[in-house]
Amino acid sequence: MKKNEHVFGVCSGYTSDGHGVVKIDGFPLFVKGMMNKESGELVVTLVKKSYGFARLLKLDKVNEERVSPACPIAKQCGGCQLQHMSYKEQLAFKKQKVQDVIERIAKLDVQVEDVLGMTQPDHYRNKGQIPVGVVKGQVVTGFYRINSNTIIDTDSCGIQSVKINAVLQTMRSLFKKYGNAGVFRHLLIKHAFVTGEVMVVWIVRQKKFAHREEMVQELVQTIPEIKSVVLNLNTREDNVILGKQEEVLYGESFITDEINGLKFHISAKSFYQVNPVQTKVLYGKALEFCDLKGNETVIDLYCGVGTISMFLAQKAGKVIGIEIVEQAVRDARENAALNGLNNVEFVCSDAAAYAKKMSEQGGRADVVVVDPPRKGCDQVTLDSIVQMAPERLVYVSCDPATLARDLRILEGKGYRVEVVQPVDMFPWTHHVECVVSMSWAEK
Ligand SMILES: C[S@@+](CC[C@H](N)C(=O)[O-])C[C@H]1O[C@@H](n2cnc3c(N)ncnc32)[C@H](O)[C@@H]1O
Repeated sequence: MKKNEHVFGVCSGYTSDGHGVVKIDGFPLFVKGMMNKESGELVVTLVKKSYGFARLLKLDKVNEERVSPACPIAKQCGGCQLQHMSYKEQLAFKKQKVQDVIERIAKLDVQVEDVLGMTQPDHYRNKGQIPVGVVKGQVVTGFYRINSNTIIDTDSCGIQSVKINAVLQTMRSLFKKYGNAGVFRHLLIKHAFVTGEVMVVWIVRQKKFAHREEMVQELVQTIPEIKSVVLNLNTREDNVILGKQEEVLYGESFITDEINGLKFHISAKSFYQVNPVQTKVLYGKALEFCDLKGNETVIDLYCGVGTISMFLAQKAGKVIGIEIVEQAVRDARENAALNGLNNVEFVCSDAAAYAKKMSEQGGRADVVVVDPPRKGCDQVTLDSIVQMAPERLVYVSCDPATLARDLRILEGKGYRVEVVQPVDMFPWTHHVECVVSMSWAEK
């Protein structure tokens, strides 16, 4: 097979990022935007040793779950990869994606549960991270073109909350009025769905600039739900969005949100789940899998601002949350006080270092919950958990591949995987969250 060759093929499944897979004489071609069971004409764009890429030219047979993308920039933007799929097909794809890694990487004979999806999968994000630029004298805000640093100019997004879009539109008109968009790198906008509070973080190249105070006043007058405007100075050369220095320009340094009656302070740098509707579903499953009776000691590794810890503290004897970001730990402690919970404590530490120390000191826990970043848990963390041998282990993950890798290790060391439950936290994208219940099977 050669580049630019035209071929006719039938799609037989999906890659983990939602591309169609077409096999030509057994050689897999990955085709963006092609759906399972569709057939059509393709042009080969890249040939590697064991796989290649092709572009869809013309569809001959169309999957009945194909839909027209609702977003006008769906093709250019790297954000949503599944805009051409019905929501039903997205959920089927995600279940299969998880099942594939459970069989191929974890090597487990476990039937993955149906994905818990949303009833209304639009405008679900409570956080917008929007680059700002000036091109030929014109303000541009929006999202990066796929695999590039070029901003596709837009003033709204179908997956972020309507309120976040309103803040973005107001900021654009202020940039146009005051002509100072060049100072800005990004806008970070957080929206607490239950309380309605909004935080706007201006990520800027310099602290002082013309019309700074007028802009703050006009912004908060236009959108009274804004309870916090924070200036974040970022002079770095790389792609890291937030700098170290912060200054509160209006209100507090945090906003408050609620999950199931529990209150949470969220500051600019703290991790907070981006889909609040599905967070309740996810945490509800984690709680169910912990199977708490009321007097257990629970360790919540990678606890962020302590959301899962506090969910569990309502039903456990004691919960210890471990988190590496100092600000998140401060928020978590405040959050525990805010909710009047005195059976939860937070430690600022690397999860591996804490788990290792605890296991070496003969520490015990009845239940351990882990919710690591995409790279999953490292070997030290897994070994230390096994050493402590909690009866129940609940693994929350936003990356099925690293989850499967870790499940294989844990199964090999005495844990039995009981349920793999995917939850759709990220409709229209290829991402899927999972919560897995495990029990200690042997010593
Ligand atoms: C996926 S988030 C989960 C947070 C929380 N469980 C929640 O649902 O909001 C992962 C968290 O792990 C933290 N983290 C990353 N690396 C860590 C490490 N080595 N040790 C402890 N925490 C870490 C991050 O700061 C982040 O808050």
